[in-house]
Amino acid sequence: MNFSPLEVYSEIGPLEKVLLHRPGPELEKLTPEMLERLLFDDIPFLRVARREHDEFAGVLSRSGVEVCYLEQLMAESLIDSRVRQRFLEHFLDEAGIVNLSRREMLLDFLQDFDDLELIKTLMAGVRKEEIAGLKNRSLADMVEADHPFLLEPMPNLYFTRDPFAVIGSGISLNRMKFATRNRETIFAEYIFNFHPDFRELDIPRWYSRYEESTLEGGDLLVLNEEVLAAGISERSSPEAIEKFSRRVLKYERFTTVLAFKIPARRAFMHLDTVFTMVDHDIFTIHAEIEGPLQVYSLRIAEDDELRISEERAELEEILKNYLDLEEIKLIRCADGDPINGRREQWNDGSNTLAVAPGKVVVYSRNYVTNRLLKESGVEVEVIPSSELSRGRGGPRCMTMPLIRENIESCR
Ligand SMILES: NC(=[NH2+])NCCC[C@H](N)C(=O)O
Repeated sequence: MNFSPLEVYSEIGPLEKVLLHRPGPELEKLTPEMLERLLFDDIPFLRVARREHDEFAGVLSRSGVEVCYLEQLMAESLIDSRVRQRFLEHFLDEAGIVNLSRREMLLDFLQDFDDLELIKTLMAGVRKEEIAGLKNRSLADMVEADHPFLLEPMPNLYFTRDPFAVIGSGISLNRMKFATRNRETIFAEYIFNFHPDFRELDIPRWYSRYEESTLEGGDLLVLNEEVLAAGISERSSPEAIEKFSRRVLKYERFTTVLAFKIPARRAFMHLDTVFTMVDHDIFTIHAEIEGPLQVYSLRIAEDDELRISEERAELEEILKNYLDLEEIKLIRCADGDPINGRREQWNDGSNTLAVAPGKVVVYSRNYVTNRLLKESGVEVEVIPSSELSRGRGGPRCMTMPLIRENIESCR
């Protein structure tokens, strides 16, 4: 039996290996009409977004983290022409390219690219005018004539946190809420099925992209070796969280999933936009969700059945109880101020990425919250944030940890 090379048993253990995506031309293909559907609020300036992202990757490398890139892993997963063809057909199916002659023209156009160029092209999207001789013959083509893309761009790829999530030694390969992000999960499917680093290994799957109910990585947190947190949110449904919990609790050493019901609003799309872990006993939180917060615990009982109960205590008490801590500290986004707090939460002020216990990466623009973190003794690595933040995601959203050092053992 070959063991899984993945290992994430906390949110804060020293980060060893992480998956990123450097923003690419997909961002420059956004137009105002497409923003809402493609889940953006503005069009980032690509050159600056890349510079900011490179600084982010630099901070991670200097902290001793091995950084790998999605397009690279995906290209390395196209191990032979059969896999490449199968992947392409799959991708075009899900992109809705059903018209046979268009499909052939597109396949023809893509065939000359090497594997890495192919992946980058699919990520960036393909405009109709790139395909020589493309004509609008069918009724559908004519009706869609004004739409410039044959393949739409995938601007959310730099939020590697969401399409799949490493939990323990396995992955949750997610079913996304919105169509534009579901194509992102095809990459994860091929990486874990075919990449030479993974294909021979037994990597457990806690969820599948073919499920009906939706679950996204921003809603999954590993609080410690025993306790997970899940957000019941705009993106992740209670049905999905229950299914996920049944699997992960049976086959991993985790004993409990704490499900947090947060308001289904764009600003709070995932749990990690309002709640992240900074140290063993320090968390960020956005004050607006504290009042309405309902928390449920899911555990496997002795009869092997899942037991679900509503927790009645305040969040602090629940966390102290389940994490076995005497005290915990909640750092409110901009101290709960009704203006600063909302502005900084909107720009991911409570979306911190821990690279080690008590050491987090944050966006420069959230200076009120960042000051509070420092005042609590947290080490803060500040990265520039003018453009990256326009996609509505922060340092945690932009990373998928593959390996974190285990901290429970060295505590
Ligand atoms: N883990 C996160 N909070 N991810 C943020 C993703 C933002 C992205 N534009 C979306 O709406 O899907």
